[in-house]
Amino acid sequence: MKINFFKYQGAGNDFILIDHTMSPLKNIDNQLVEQLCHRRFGIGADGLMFITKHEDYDFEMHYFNADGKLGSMCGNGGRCIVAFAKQLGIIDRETNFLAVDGPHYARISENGEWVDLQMIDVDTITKDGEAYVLNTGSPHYVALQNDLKDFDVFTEGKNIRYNSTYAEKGINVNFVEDKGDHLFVRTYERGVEDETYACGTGVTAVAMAIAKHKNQTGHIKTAIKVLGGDIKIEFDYDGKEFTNVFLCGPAKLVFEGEVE
Ligand SMILES: N[C@@H](CCC[C@H](N)C(=O)O)C(=O)O
Repeated sequence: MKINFFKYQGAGNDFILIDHTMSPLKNIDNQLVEQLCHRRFGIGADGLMFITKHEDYDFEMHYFNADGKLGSMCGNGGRCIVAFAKQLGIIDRETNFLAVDGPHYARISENGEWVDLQMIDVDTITKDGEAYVLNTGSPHYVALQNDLKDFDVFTEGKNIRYNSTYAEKGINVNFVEDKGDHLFVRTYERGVEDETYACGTGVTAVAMAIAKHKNQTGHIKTAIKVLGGDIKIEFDYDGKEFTNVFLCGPAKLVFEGEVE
């Protein structure tokens, strides 16, 4: 069976995209998804998405992690699927689509390579020791870390993701260093089980955790640097709830192809 695919990346978080708008999704072969995402034996990606039609929305996003399993919300994937929907001619410059965590609004630049994606509101942040834990569509652990450039994100992130608190359901582990005019963030991703170059729900969680940590309220804009580029986060925070949350960054087609 031939599969036509498109490879996108959003700040280095990379995805295989498959147009499934002509038929409904059924019987997903999780082993095949894992194989396609494999960086040695497949196309190579942090995740795979299907775009399907939906009666009430412009389209529906179905996200699978690189391990082949159905994932929770993927922010950078959400931005990439919006760019893909524009390329397919399903949307123009604005969209309302459905993802696993509910409806999302997004707007896209004229050249189709920069997407502002609205994320879910968040009203709960808890602490685990000094770290912050919250769900921005996916579950995240946020820890402040000095000298992050030289920090062993893989080993330390994996230790947290598999400790007795998180091992069963898993968690994405973000380390953040405050650089003054921006935050530098590195993430160990559940489902990829490795450090990725960027994590959209992760940097969203980090910006929220840092606002809480610094007791900031009002309309907050945060510049973020990740291994794969620059991302911006905006939200309103009244000390209790984060609303009007936007994850803004690049979303680019890398190549397209066909696999047997
Ligand atoms: N890379 C993603 C996060 C994807 C979901 C995650 N790995 C999970 O299932 O926990 C993002 O950009 O948000």
